[in-house]
Amino acid sequence: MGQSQKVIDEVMEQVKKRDPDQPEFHQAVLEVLESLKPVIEKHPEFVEAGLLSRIVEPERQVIFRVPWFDDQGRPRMNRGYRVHFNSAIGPYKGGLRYHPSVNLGIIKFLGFEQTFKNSLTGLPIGGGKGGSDFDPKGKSDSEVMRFCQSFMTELFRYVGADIDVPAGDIGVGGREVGFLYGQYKRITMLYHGVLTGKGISYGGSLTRTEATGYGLLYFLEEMLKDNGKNIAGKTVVISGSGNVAIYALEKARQMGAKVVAMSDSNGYIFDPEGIKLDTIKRIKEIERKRIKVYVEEHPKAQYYEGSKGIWTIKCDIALPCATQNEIDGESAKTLVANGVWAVAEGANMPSTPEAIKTFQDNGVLFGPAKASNAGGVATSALEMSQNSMRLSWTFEEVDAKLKDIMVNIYRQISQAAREYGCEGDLAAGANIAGFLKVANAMMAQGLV
Ligand SMILES: NC(=O)C1=CN([C@@H]2O[C@H](COP(=O)(O)OP(=O)(O)OC[C@H]3O[C@@H](n4cnc5c(N)ncnc54)[C@H](O)[C@@H]3O)[C@@H](O)[C@H]2O)C=CC1
Ligand SMILES: O=C(O)CCC(=O)C(=O)O
Repeated sequence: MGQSQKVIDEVMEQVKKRDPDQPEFHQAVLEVLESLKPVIEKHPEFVEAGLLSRIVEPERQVIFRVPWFDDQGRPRMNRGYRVHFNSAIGPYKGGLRYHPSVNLGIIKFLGFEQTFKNSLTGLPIGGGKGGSDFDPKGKSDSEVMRFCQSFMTELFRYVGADIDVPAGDIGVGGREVGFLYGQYKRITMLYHGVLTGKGISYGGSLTRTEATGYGLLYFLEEMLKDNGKNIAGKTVVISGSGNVAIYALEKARQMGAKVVAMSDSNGYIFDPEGIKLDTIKRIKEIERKRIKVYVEEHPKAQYYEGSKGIWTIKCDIALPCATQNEIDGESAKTLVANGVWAVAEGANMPSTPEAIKTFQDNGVLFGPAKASNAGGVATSALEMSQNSMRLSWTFEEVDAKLKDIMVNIYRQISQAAREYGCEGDLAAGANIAGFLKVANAMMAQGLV
């Protein structure tokens, strides 16, 4: 592997030199490149074509000013981003994140991951991501609307049903997608599938709301089945309490598991009797309150300040569904010491490299984000198909397709891991399988 290590070092050096201040992007790129060693050895043509240094560079990055008025009539300003990472296999596709931590490096890491995730779905979608450092927390609906309208007033130039199709991510859900879609339509007069995650009455797909969380559980079920285990009766911890976490909770309960802990960015709740889905949905989806109010209604549950403490709760299965790098090496060791035997990632890059190593060294079944959370974007692609056909499928039809896609992703990545000499390493399998499809398409398209 000496030659492949040299190639990786050279690419990494370029990446860091160009953008030294993007640690999350460096982390995501290094993780993929490290897994590609056997691919680089087997396919010297990729290196000769300079493909690795091209695949780590976005095709285009847009940064724009987003001015808006708050409810007091004061002018405010945020920064907007859209990164067109890779269009080798289809139009750019990926969510928009509104969170104060957003910067170009974070959007690039998400767009890079999205490229390979989208490839794994088997559907014709390229990779993109965008967002803003706008914080929707504590803002009124009118403020959020004015922000979304201003954001789209610039973004509309770079998106389109066959160009780039954004969707939700942290801080962007159905409300925001509705405001963004309304403004796109006012500006362009086009009624087409430029965004996914739309409301059902205006072109949204049934099951998209549930898709990432449900897909995560379908993936987990397949991974456990392949290892002679199952979910029923197991104790589960899910971090976060947003879109992904809530529908992971719903499906985990339907599969017979007991979910005992969930969190938000302030702290976590522990309910030994199992978290009540209806309460969480109401607090988070309707009232938009902090998770600590859960214990006011359920006195047997406890609330603890600090979100990281959730990983000290004893469980069989951990599903990180909040944000990047939320499980570090120390938390991973605690989880292992407490007997965790399966981890599947709902969030994007929630485990640090040290955490992943700890899980793998201790025989914990590990489902990597690119594969295990791909159900959301896969269902977005099904929404795009329905929009193009001007048809709507039933909940059951979409759910069945989602399940098939997740099972196929599991089989595809475990097969890739076997084929490239790292059997059982699903993180490597996901990187290899996701990469190969994009790389072959880029090779066929010339120096792009
Ligand atoms: N919405 C989707 O379809 C998809 C989302 N993802 C990823 O899943 C993760 C969650 O996204 P959504 O549920 O859509 O966002 P959301 O905005 O609906 O929920 C995010 C949740 O995470 C919590 N959170 C944020 N930082 C936290 C921290 N440091 N510790 C604990 N909790 C924290 C928030 O309080 C909130 O409950 C993100 O990593 C996102 O990129 C991945 C695939 C698809
Ligand atoms: O549905 C989509 O296009 C976006 C999903 C997403 O942002 C993700 O997979 O991380």
